[in-house]
Amino acid sequence: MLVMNTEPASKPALKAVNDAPRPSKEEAMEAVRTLIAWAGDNPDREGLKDTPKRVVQAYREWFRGYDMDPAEELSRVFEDVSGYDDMVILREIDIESHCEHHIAPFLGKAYVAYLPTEKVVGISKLVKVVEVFSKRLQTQETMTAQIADAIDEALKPRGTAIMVDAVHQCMTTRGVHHPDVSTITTQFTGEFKTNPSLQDRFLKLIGKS
Ligand SMILES: Nc1nc2c(ncn2[C@@H]2O[C@H](COP(=O)(O)OP(=O)(O)OP(=O)(O)O)[C@@H](O)[C@H]2O)c(=O)[nH]1
Ligand SMILES: [Zn+2]
Repeated sequence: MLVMNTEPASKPALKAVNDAPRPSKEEAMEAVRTLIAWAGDNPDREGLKDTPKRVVQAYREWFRGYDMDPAEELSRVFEDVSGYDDMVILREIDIESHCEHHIAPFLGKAYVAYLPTEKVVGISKLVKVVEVFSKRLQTQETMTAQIADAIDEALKPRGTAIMVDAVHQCMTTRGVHHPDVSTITTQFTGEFKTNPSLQDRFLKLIGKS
């Protein structure tokens, strides 16, 4: 039977990404009106009247990671795993993120593995950690490293392996216009970093070798 730490660690302080106060919703909607005018349209016409309201609401969804704390998501652990010490892998976690260079979506899959020591975490919490960082503005490289860091920090595993495979709309719908290019990033820590055969097993188990 799994024994669960019923008392999650007290809520850690959110690491502020930006200390400046947020603009008001009205200011954000005004900025959207400016962008509509910049695109060449009339923000006052009927079809666009409610668009600023919808866009600022969509921003709350797309960037909800700023209001989430990865340490909190990973704070509840299970300590009795009957000696299980092999890798735990989550495959094909959907990524819907935005690049910090163009605020354009990048879409793909994340693969997350760690080698537990004496504690494991609820598997849905690993999906949450991916969500925290994907729902912020960053590069794919930063996001990949941040996911690994958060797991290392919270679980102190023997190692972590992350792969992200994503298509960037800033490359498909504009710029170089290459719809079939996907970008793969990996981050290995601990035993995954020092042991290439563990990397190989990870890649094989996620179907990428
Ligand atoms: N390394 C990295 N680059 C990214 C990511 N998302 C977008 N980019 C790139 O960021 C770069 C920004 O380049 P800039 O020359 O400053 O901007 P740009 O003129 O809009 O570039 P183009 O996209 O080439 O038109 C581009 O090469 C993008 O492909 C990411 O997650 N990681
Ligand atoms: Zn981009």
